[in-house]
Amino acid sequence: EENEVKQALVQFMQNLSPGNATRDGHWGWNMSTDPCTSNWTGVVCDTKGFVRKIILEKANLTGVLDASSLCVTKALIVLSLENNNITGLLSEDIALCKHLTHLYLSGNHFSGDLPESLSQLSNLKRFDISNNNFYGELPDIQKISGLISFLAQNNQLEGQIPEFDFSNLNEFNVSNNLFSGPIPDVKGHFTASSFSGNPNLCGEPLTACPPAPAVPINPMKKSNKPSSKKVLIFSGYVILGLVVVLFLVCKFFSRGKPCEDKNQKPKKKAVPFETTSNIPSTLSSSEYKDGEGNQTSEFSLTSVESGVTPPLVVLTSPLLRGLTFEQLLRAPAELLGRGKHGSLYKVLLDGGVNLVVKRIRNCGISSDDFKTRMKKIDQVKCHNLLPAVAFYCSRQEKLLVYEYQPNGNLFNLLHGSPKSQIFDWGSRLNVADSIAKALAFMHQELNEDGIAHGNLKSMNILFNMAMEPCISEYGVMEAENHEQSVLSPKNEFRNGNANKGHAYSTFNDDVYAFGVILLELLTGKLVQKNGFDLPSWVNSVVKEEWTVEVFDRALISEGASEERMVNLLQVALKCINTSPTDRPAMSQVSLMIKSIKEEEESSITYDP
Ligand SMILES: Nc1ncnc2c1ncn2[C@@H]1O[C@H](COP(=O)(O)OP(=O)(O)OP(=O)(O)O)[C@@H](O)[C@H]1O
Repeated sequence: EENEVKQALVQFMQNLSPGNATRDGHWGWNMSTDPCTSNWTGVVCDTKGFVRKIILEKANLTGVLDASSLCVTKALIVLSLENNNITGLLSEDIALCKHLTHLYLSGNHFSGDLPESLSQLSNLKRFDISNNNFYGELPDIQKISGLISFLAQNNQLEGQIPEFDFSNLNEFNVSNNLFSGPIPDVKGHFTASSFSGNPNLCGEPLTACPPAPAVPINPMKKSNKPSSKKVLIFSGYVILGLVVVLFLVCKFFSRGKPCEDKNQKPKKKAVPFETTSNIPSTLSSSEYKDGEGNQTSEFSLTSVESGVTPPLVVLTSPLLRGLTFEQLLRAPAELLGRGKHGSLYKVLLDGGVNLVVKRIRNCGISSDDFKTRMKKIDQVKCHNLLPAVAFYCSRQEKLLVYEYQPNGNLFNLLHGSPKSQIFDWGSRLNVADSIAKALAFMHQELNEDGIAHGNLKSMNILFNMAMEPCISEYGVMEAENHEQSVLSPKNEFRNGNANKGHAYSTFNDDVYAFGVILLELLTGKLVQKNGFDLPSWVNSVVKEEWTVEVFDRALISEGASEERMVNLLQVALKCINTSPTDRPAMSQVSLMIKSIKEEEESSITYDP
């Protein structure tokens, strides 16, 4: 049987990579070596010698996907062929790989209809076919109950969007296709960006659908699905499509408006870059005093890199599609802050879109790793994580671009003066719960890649338009504290991809940092000030059994439950355990906080 699997895999590769004779000796994928013991490139096996994962991203694969050969490997759970030049169809035979949980095919030239048999992949959790040329209607993939990610943006898929279980999905994107008709109820889980770029699509979170006209027409639709479920494409949708596009354009151009503060000065013009420094720099800022005497900065980003500069990589935002590095450089910008890891600028694009550009200094990550990390992180998004919308990476410069978040950060909410908003116990618990959930999710999804946050702190928890907390700057920094960077047992099992062998920040460090954020939420105190160190102080007070002394006075006077505050404190203390390996995993932390939150909620419901 082993031989049969090997033969099938060799056949699979022959179809996928006709030119593989030119690969070097480490490539494997031939009959004279073994996929597991000879470590064929991209093949990950389990201890019993079964092929479990095939990860061949950016491997210059040019042929077609021979699913019937591939699926002879019955135990396969992960197939990733992202960013190659694979053409042709995804065949019905893919359903023979019935244990598949992760199927990543984005960034290829697949075309044709998606096979109906996809719905038989009942173990599928993540499915990414974005950036291909698939067309036709979606098969009944929404029936797969464990699906948590469905990414199909930038294809030519059409028909109605089926009723996915949106509350179960962490990510969903069908933007830039040809879908039509009303969007099913997404229960507030996804925004317009998941649906935009489909001119005939309507309803929440896009614009409302028009009343159905009397005579339905269906100009170009082929279909083999029950008519009750059919989308009727009305001629009205053509007009609606234009309205939707217009609306999106207007929304796009007015998006920055709510972010502009009331005292906003007239729009600044970018000053041309001038540098007197000998040190090559691609950002320059000139500081000046505004009318009120406040120090502020105006600058333009510009590049002194000679020769061809690499392109700006736009990741998630269809709104930024086509944005170039040069446009970003030319846009007027304002310095928001200079941190340990670089400077941060607010950039105003033509049309009013506000972005934030972080120019990273000394992140300790090579350019290649940086690119790989950014792309990996982009594939794993979740609700309370602020995704980078673009990045730029050359030998001299690393820039990360985020959408501007108008509602400040957790640090300012807790420690800003004067305290502008009441930050009560319930809200603090919600923040802790949301951040723990998001971090646990990211850790789980990026476990094999060993990508932790690396710089988690209350300043990096931003509040979005809906005042929901979002983790920013995930995965950008190398570990600071190498003493804490001993690889955790889990980390040692990274798949053979980008990060192997690097002492990156570990998941344990993030758990510690999260524990410190919990302490800030509970005590309202700064982490460090004039020699004061919050974790040491809390530990010493708790040791003396003056536990209640640690809590923020505002929480005590509000009448917050002491029992639940102590419970949360216990979670925090576990997280800041000085022994990294004794800290709980974020998934455990998240469960503990969830149960405290549930107790809190039931007390509100049932207490008189
Ligand atoms: N996307 C964003 N939208 C709005 N404000 C932001 C955004 N990202 C960061 N900020 C805010 O800009 C300020 C400066 O951020 P920056 O990341 O440079 O600071 P820092 O975290 O102290 O730096 P470092 O991580 O380099 O130590 C902070 O107040 C931060 O909350």
